[in-house]
Amino acid sequence: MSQPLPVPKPDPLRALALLGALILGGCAATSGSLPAPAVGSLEGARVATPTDDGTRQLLFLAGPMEPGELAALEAAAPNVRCVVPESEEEALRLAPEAHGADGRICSPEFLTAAEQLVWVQSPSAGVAWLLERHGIRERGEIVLTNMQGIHGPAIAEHVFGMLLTLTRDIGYHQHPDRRGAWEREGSGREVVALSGRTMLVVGLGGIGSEVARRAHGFDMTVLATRRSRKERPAFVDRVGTAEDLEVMLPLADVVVLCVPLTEETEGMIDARTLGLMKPGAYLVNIARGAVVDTDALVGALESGRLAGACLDVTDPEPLPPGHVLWSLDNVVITPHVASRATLTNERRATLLEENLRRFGAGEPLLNVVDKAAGY
Ligand SMILES: NC(=O)c1ccc[n+]([C@@H]2O[C@H](COP(=O)([O-])OP(=O)(O)OC[C@H]3O[C@@H](n4cnc5c(N)ncnc54)[C@H](O)[C@@H]3O)[C@@H](O)[C@H]2O)c1
Ligand SMILES: O=C(O)[C@H](O)CO
Repeated sequence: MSQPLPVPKPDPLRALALLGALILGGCAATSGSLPAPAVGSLEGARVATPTDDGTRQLLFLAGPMEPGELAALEAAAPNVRCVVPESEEEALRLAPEAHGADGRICSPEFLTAAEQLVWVQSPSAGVAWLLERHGIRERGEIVLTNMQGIHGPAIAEHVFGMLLTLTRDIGYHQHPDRRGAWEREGSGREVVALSGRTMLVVGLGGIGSEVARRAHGFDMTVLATRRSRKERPAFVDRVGTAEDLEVMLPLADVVVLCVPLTEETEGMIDARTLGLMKPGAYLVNIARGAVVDTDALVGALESGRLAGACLDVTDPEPLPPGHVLWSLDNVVITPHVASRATLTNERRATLLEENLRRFGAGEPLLNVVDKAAGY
């Protein structure tokens, strides 16, 4: 089973406001005024409930949570009994009766025994780890939903936090060796103003849009790619598809990777695509480590071809002590924590409650994963 996520503590009023944003912002207009941040997407929404009258008693096996949170879940869907299994054995025992389950419970053994299972809610946005598990991709009756978009605001702030650490030389001045030294020379690296520069957001989804919105606020020119053609948001100057990556890479001073890890994106940034980037550009990866070829990245950082990299995710992960990336002073690393925030927990809890309500009522679920596309 994967590691547990932080337990959310929902505030009912705030949850209501977030849910309002969901309905208003989930399919928000993408041009004109800037849309409010959304929680949950109606794109590809699909019913998972084995009955459409909302009366049948269903069983959902939830991930770790506080008793109060469990009660809130059950209140959202009176016809759904929610149980937090205390062990893998208990999960296996309940598997034949389960209609829905948190992805953390879905071991291959559980999935084999869970013959009535029609809904798996991933606790994460990335679902590569779940799609690989026995049966989820192949079993057409199982609707897989994820936490797509939930982490957007926190991660977007984290992207700029990491980036400014390098571009403003803040990391250098904060180093413990320099505490107490009024040393204005700094690292000697160029100190950069983002204003007027160009950012390329690769993967203009839930997270990428929040990054792009903030880049626009920094007076940057914003380019973006995404997998499908859709209307261009007002805060993006130019949006293309995956095929446009190579045309856009040479134009960007900062490239931010916000794509899911799929067959198409694994190794997307390698020696060749790094070679297309502007000399002196910055690379930010908050997506998944395997989207980038680590050896090629190290080469580009050591040679000075890239000015720096900001990595919340790495390949391998965890990044072992002594790995060369730790030794490069033009690299900022955080250990896969970019999404941490009370707000993220609230948004996660809101999405889960809303999906549980929809499950019980026989309504289409939010954030349905396209299993063929892998996200
Ligand atoms: N660092 C973290 O803690 C953290 C937290 C959450 C999510 N993530 C990662 O970020 C990913 C994105 O999350 P999200 O919530 O924004 O998901 P999302 O589904 O809202 O967005 C994904 C975007 O990527 C685009 N995309 C897919 N394939 C592409 C390709 N080949 N080229 C260009 N664009 C492509 C899609 O069109 C979509 O716009 C997750 O899959 C996960 O791997 C990391
Ligand atoms: O994908 C996500 O939600 C985060 O990276 C946590 O796994």
